[in-house]
Amino acid sequence: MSNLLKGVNLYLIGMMGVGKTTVGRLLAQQLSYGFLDTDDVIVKAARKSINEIFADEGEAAFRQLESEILAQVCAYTKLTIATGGGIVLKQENWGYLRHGLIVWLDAPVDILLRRLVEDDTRPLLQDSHPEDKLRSLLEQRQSLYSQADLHITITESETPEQIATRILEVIPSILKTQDSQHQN
Ligand SMILES: Nc1ncnc2c1ncn2[C@@H]1O[C@H](COP(=O)(O)OP(=O)(O)OP(=O)(O)O)[C@@H](O)[C@H]1O
Ligand SMILES: O=C(O)C1=C[C@@H](O)[C@@H](O)[C@H](O)C1
Ligand SMILES: [Mg+2]
Repeated sequence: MSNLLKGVNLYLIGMMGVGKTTVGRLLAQQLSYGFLDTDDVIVKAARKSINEIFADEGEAAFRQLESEILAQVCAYTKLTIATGGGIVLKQENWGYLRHGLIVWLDAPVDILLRRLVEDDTRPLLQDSHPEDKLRSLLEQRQSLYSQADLHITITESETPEQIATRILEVIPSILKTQDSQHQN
């Protein structure tokens, strides 16, 4: 598989809590790829948590850092990159994401909510109505996420390992489609 991908990076996009970081790590292992998480790179570079960046500098500053990190990361090959849930919001980011294969992990809001309800590390969810917030974020972003090369719908019972295996199984068909598009 890693030969088939010819070193092309995999970018995981999707809502917070869908499993980009968890599944991305497994995909990297199975592909013998490196693994990067843009949220982690931002936290290390800023030496602050995501909550602190949002509180001290605001969301716009976070988004700026996110674009700068993505621009640097896409210069490398053989990486699986878990992105932040809002990476799709900036048009310029799509130019970077398109250097690789973009995989949208998609799950219904009730699954996301169950996973995140105890988690206070996502500043956009520090809201008195987290379910409404997730619904409105998904509504705003759905058409952006849907520009991915691959759409993977997550079900409640699937383990991260099963999801990673499913992604690896469908990638060859996507590569074929893309090759035939390039030939036409
Ligand atoms: N398939 C799964 N089944 C059960 N729990 C999962 C699954 N995938 C991820 N999780 C759990 O859900 C939570 C969120 O996962 P993760 O951090 O990977 O999401 P994310 O998409 O990277 O979110 P963010 O955009 O906020 O970085 C974690 O606690 C993780 O262990
Ligand atoms: O969905 C979002 O906008 C976010 C998701 C996280 O990955 C972080 O990038 C941050 O909490 C913002
Ligand atoms: Mg993550």
